[in-house]
Amino acid sequence: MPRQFGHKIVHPYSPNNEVPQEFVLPTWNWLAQLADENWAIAYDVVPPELTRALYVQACRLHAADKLKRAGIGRAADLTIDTDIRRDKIHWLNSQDDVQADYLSVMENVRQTLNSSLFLGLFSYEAHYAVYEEGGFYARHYDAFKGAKNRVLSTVFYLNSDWVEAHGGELAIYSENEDTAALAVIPPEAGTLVLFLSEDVPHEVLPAYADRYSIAGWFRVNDRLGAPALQVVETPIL
Ligand SMILES: O=C(O)CCC(=O)C(=O)O
Ligand SMILES: [Fe+2]
Repeated sequence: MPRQFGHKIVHPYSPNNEVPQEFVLPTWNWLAQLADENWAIAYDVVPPELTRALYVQACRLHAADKLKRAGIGRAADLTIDTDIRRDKIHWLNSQDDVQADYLSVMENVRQTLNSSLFLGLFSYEAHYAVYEEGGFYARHYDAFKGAKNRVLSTVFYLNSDWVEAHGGELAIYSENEDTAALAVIPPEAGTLVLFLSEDVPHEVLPAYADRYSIAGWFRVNDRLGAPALQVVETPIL
């Protein structure tokens, strides 16, 4: 059955640009897509009960004003530029049970990626984000070329009630500046997007309702040592 705004999705693994209602994409497909295209969508990684618990927690944290205006760059270089980025964030911490569950799912993802694609991912950091009405994030890369710092980005969406009029899609681009988006992905609960931080330009289109997500980054230990993507013959599930 087509999704209500499935027509916007350009997705090479779903016929007629439809995204399956059931989580039918096996793990291998997103691993293969990631290896082939540097980005992938996965629908079956985070259990639905955990997705709901994360959504409830993100809403509560936001209601308690615990998400803070996000900046660009890190530490001393951090600048808040609301022309580029307009979201509020709260870093995840394993002291909290719900957040710890999400981090442990991502630990499984890290191990799967390392054993299947030999990415050598070492650590993971993630934050809740809310894009309030008018929130967006202009086209950007998550890491500078060659920095080998943030290697793989993940974005997991939490809103269970998202409709097309709410906007807020994630647009994925090729590195060629002139081409149209490769994919325009609605931020619906259960959707996990993964992409190489240095290689995939992306953008959050303006949101017209509170848009909740968890953005995260896998890093390698040795900044010089990140190997290129590689596929093994038999994927390890
Ligand atoms: O929320 C999204 O869809 C992407 C967020 C993003 O690009 C970022 O936080 O770097
Ligand atoms: Fe980003």
